Amino acid sequence: MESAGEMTPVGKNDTMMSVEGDKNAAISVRDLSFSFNQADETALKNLSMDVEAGSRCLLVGANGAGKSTLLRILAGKRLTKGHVQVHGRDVFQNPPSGITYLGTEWAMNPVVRGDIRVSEFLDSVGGFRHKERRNTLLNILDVNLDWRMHMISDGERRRVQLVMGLMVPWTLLLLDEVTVDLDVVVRTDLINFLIEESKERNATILFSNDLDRHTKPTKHSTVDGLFNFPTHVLHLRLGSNVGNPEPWPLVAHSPLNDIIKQSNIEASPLLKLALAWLREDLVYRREYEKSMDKRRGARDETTDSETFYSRFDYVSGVSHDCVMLTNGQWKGR
Ligand SMILES: Nc1ncnc2c1ncn2[C@@H]1O[C@H](COP(=O)(O)OP(=O)(O)OP(=O)(O)O)[C@@H](O)[C@H]1O
Repeated sequence: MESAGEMTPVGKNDTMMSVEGDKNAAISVRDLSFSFNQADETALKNLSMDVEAGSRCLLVGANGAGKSTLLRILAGKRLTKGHVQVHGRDVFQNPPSGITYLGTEWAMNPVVRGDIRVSEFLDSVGGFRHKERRNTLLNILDVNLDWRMHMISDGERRRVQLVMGLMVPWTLLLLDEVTVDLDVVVRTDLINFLIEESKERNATILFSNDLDRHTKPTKHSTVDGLFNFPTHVLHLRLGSNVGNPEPWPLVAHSPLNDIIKQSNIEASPLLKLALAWLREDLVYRREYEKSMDKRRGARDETTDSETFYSRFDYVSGVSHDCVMLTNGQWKGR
């Protein structure tokens, strides 16, 4: 394994990527670095990747690897410099339409916990324009239009969020751990819907799953529950990607097959690979922190005063131009 003390971008594979980015890729990122503020350790470091249109790419990385930060930057929710393109367009300067981001912070917003009926809530974000898709999703996610948003459980609120976010057709879907609290039946049906959607419309999905809550290798754990969902897996470590997205299932000559063969746990190949990567990352991170004498900052979205530029309405998922405080309050447009 590469020494953490060397401080090189982790496993970045420049030889396989053009410097200017792949214009035909759904997502093309080059040398992306991002810090929450100057005093902080960088959350993303020289990250470069191309994601093919129509792929469903699973981000695998330990806590703090940068998965959420990357997904938010791709959604234009965090302003940063660098080459970040979706369908050949800069996500900050010339943002393309059709990007949908769904993250866990949505459920914290007081607006989506207000006394409002689900039918009215969905109509307020354009549900009436997409009735057929909305009804399909209501059925898959088992959401009742008469529920009131202040009287439902967290899991039910998550399902309403998914109906809201998915009913408008997307070309790039960015999912940050939003399927983890769904029960197994709903998650399976949703995954099948997403597979069909991505195939029919050549739409791309980049998603992060909370592997860490499901490290026990049982057939019910989240990664196993993904069945054949990913077409690619991408390993993130300490804010950098380890190579480009790897086709999944692995091709016969992939060296990653050896990692899976060496695993002696009872689990699916995908979970075996994810666990091996995460264990390797743990060792790497310890070495890295020792070499850097890194002070760990508390991660607290609600107390830091940093502002970020967002084109994305917290509540509706619809693009807007606005500046938002990280405590969730609008500052202005
Ligand atoms: N609001 C913040 N202020 C300062 N640093 C932050 C903030 N949010 C995240 N970070 C730091 O950025 C890095 C990447 O965080 P990120 O949330 O993207 O990781 P992640 O892979 O999504 O982790 P997890 O699996 O725990 O959700 C971490 O080192 C984290 O401590």
